Amino acid sequence: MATLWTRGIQVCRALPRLCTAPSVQRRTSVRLMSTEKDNLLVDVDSKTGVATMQMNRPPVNSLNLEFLTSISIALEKLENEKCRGLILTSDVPKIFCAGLDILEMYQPDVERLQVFWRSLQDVWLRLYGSKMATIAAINGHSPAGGCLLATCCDYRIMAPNYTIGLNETQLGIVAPFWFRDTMCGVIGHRETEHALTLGIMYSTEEALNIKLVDKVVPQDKVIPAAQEKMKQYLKIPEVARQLSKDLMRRETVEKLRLRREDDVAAFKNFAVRESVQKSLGMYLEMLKKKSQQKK
Ligand SMILES: CC/C=C\C/C=C\C/C=C\C=C\CC(=O)SCCNC(=O)CCNC(=O)[C@H](O)C(C)(C)COP(=O)(O)OP(=O)(O)OC[C@H]1O[C@@H](n2cnc3c(N)ncnc32)[C@H](O)[C@@H]1OP(=O)(O)O
Repeated sequence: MATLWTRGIQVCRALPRLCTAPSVQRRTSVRLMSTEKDNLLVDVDSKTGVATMQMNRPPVNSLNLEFLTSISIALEKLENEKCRGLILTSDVPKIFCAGLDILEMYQPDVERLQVFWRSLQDVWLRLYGSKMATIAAINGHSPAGGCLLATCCDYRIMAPNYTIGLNETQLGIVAPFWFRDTMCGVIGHRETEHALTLGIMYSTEEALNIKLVDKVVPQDKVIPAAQEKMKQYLKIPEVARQLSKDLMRRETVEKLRLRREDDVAAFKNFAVRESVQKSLGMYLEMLKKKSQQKK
């Protein structure tokens, strides 16, 4: 094992300048540290060039601005370091990623809301458009933005008894076109339309049936299975693999690149609607009640 140590990524609250560039040192093992404790753990195997990125923002790895910024910076660094593969997984038991932090969208500061959305776009552009071979090792629930992260990857391996899907309509919000395009690329137009309009959360087994995930293995085998699959990707001549991926994804990537600011404006205008705020408030209330009932 070897490689990057990135320390001291500072995420400033002051907008719009969010981050200072993280410093990188070569070491024998890797840990990319984020601002809010160690919420992103990245190990790079120097022999294979494969990075394992573990999301670690308890309780549910929800994606707030700072966390998205950490992920985006880490992806940029891995790409710059010419890592060949990335395994994206979670260090939080039973949760891969709960999607966007709803608190970022509920009663928002409008300026921060827009920076938040741009940071999500950044993560998507970097992950979906990555030159690396990417595998999602889905070791927990994966709603909405969690499903987006997984579907950005080249291959998905999931443990049984969890759920995955784009459930936005259940919150009274709408998955934007690039979420749709990402899912369409995995399961096709008809199944995506069905999934999006109903906000379906699929069980692992259902997800396998519609090919939203490629493989199901027991919980403790998810990461080993991802490592094994990664070997297959790494055997392919690098340039041929990368260009083939680019051929499949470039138009979708360019579509967002060209429309970024329109997309930010659409998101902001949609999110601040009274009806949307009401729906988000009710959804948060429902989550809180459910969580309290467990305690
Ligand atoms: C016209 C169109 C133009 C533009 C586009 C417009 C709009 C697009 C907008 C947005 C797209 C958004 C995508 C998203 O990602 S929205 C987020 C959706 N996520 C969810 O619905 C997940 C909700 N959570 C769950 O289902 C569960 O928490 C779970 C299955 C992930 C885990 O269940 P557990 O039983 O293990 O844990 P809980 O007790 O439920 O939760 C613990 C704790 O965490 C809080 N929480 C959960 N999820 C979130 C979240 N996503 N954001 C913030 N907080 C979350 C939960 O309330 C509990 O908190 P407390 O313990 O009560 O404090």
